[in-house]
Amino acid sequence: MNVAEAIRGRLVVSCQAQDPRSPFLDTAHMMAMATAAVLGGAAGLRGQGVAHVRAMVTLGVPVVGLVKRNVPGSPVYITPSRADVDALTGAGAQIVAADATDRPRPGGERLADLIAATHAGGALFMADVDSVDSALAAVDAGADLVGTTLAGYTGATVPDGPDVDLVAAISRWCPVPVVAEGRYRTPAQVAAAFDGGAWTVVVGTAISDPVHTTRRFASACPHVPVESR
Ligand SMILES: CC(=O)N[C@H](C=O)[C@@H](O)[C@H](O)[C@H](O)COP(=O)(O)O
Repeated sequence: MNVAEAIRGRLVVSCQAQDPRSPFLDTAHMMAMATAAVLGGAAGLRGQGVAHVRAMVTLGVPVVGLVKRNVPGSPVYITPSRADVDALTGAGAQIVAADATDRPRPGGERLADLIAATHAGGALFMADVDSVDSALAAVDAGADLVGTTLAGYTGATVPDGPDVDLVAAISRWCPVPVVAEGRYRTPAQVAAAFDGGAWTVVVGTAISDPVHTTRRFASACPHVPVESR
């Protein structure tokens, strides 16, 4: 079965340590999380960083790899360069995810360059987009999958819920699999994304980030710890 087919109609769990103090930055600890996700029914994983991706591919499900890296002077932080793409395909990522918004990439590299490097490394390219326009541009540039990963993260404020309408709109116009990703917190939201035409749904922090989950509950208490605000 090809990689895209293996995740069709199924859940992908993004296992990333978002807090710089998280114990899950440690690869062995993140592997426990990823293993639990696969046991629970994840048909694929999304992992951040070359070491985590290299470990996750041993679990036998497709891995969407990315590198988060801040480059001074650029808003693009998800797999910003070809060198990051090469490192991810070298680590065995079957799918490479990168920012495919219309924001300028550091070093002037073009989206098409990253896609070509991904294909040269034997992987599929997932375009992390924020709009129908950026999705269409990514498909024109050769993207194999389009994800709503960055919807809500390129404007002034971040909405509470997922952008299911964008999933439906991209599904209507784009001839490639559409990945619903970003702020999916409940099974009902996941089902709504599939109803809207999603090929797969990626759930991250709601499943795999105990720091984030604890903060959500702690912030509902009368005495909110400073770290949870
Ligand atoms: C915007 C951005 O940088 N998104 C990142 C992309 O890899 C991750 O921080 C998210 O956790 C991931 O997209 C899954 O989303 P959620 O954790 O909301 O289920």
